[in-house]
Amino acid sequence: MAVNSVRIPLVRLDRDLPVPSYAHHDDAGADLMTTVDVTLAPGERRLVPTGVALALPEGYVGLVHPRSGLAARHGVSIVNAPGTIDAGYRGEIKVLLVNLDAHSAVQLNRGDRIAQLVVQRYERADFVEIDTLDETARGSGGYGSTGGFTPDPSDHVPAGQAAGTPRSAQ
Ligand SMILES: O=c1ccn([C@H]2C[C@H](O)[C@@H](COP(=O)(O)OP(=O)(O)OP(=O)(O)O)O2)c(=O)[nH]1
Ligand SMILES: [Mg+2]
Repeated sequence: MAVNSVRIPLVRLDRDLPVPSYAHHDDAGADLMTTVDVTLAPGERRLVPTGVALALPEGYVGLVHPRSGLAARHGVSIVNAPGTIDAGYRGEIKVLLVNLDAHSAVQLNRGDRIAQLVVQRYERADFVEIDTLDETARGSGGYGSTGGFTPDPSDHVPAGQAAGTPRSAQ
């Protein structure tokens, strides 16, 4: 079944870079590029400009997702992944990149694809306060509950302190 498309007005703030595009016709994310050269040391983050601004229609949101290739090859991710581009935002889309590699710096050059923009429809919540919620099979279970794990409040690790022995994934 064909995917619907929605017309989104876009301004290129940097006319020497192409309009973001989808690598394949059925990709969910359109690749965003950096307009600047950036070097990220291990652990370093940087707000990186993409040279594009949008006018998303009301009822749509842009989500800025990391690219798995950059993540796998260099440990590069996005601090606030996925970044939220509000429909009313008219400024330049920027990407808060972080180098999560513990040892190697990464060099990104102007024009490199650094993130992908997924445009989605969203619903606005009309929050209605009540006293008690209905019962469900899951209830308040989470954080690995389906693997038999119960979170321990003492798991909290104050910022800046090393975590303890790693546990296996559930
Ligand atoms: O990765 C991102 C995230 C956000 N934005 C822009 C578009 C978005 O509409 C605006 C505000 O983002 P958000 O609501 O996430 O930030 P905030 O910290 O809540 O700031 P504000 O008080 O401006 O909403 O910043 C980006 O360009 N890139
Ligand atoms: Mg906000």
